[in-house]
Amino acid sequence: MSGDNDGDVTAQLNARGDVAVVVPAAGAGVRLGPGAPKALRLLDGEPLLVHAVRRTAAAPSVRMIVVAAPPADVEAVHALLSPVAPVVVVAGGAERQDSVAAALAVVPDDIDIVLVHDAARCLAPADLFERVAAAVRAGADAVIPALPVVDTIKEVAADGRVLGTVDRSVLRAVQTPQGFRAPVLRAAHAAAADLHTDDAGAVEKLGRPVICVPGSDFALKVTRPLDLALATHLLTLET
Ligand SMILES: Nc1ccn([C@@H]2O[C@H](COP(=O)(O)OP(=O)(O)OP(=O)(O)O)[C@@H](O)[C@H]2O)c(=O)n1
Ligand SMILES: C[C@](O)(CO)[C@H](O)COP(=O)(O)O
Repeated sequence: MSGDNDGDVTAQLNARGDVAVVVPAAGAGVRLGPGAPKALRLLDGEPLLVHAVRRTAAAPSVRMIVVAAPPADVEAVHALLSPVAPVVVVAGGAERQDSVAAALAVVPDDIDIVLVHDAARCLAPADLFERVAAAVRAGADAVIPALPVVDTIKEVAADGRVLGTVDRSVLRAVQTPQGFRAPVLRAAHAAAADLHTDDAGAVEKLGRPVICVPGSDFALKVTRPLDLALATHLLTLET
């Protein structure tokens, strides 16, 4: 772990904030193609992770940020982020949920609201963090930002045969930051027997309610090379 003081997890951003944000940033970025770990690839001359942490730190509710970095890069990531915001950096794991669990483990028990945010959604705006946190503060166990699905969605067999058309009015594309009452997120991770692709999925398996709030086009996940081009353009549209 690397914090403002090694072993000290109180690296505080805004003492009046009531939210800790966990930022998994330890992925390889295989779908982006060969190169550095995805969170360290450049967008407009700065690593995706720097963009993500800058916007996270701009949300007034955020008291603490914990980043899960590739294990070999913990010290380098701490040095990279220190000029941007006070952060604690831990070693991530083999899967995204392992990285989230490693970061969650250092969030102090007196912080009641935890948001989990992908470094890859590096342009998610501060007001999205506030919207998600406000919904948790208002009483929800788990809150996810979501957008309507714009394409027609087909269910397809392994051989390519179309089995049917799904009613897209009930579908949503889900983003991060996802917000949780801290004990609920901890219980969901403790109970998770299988891999989950998002943290809300683990909460759903506990049988606890998850609610949606409107997402943001700026919270797109940089996954494939085209997404980097889209993110570069989105930067020019930020207000
Ligand atoms: N073992 C892992 C895998 C992913 N992540 C993080 O989880 C977020 C969402 O994951 P994704 O976009 O799928 O990133 P990668 O796993 O790096 O992408 P790919 O599957 O293309 O390798 C990213 O910020 C990524 O760094 C992580 O912290 N630890
Ligand atoms: C957490 C997430 O970003 C929500 O959409 C998504 O599930 C991550 O999925 P990935 O397959 O790890 O990119």
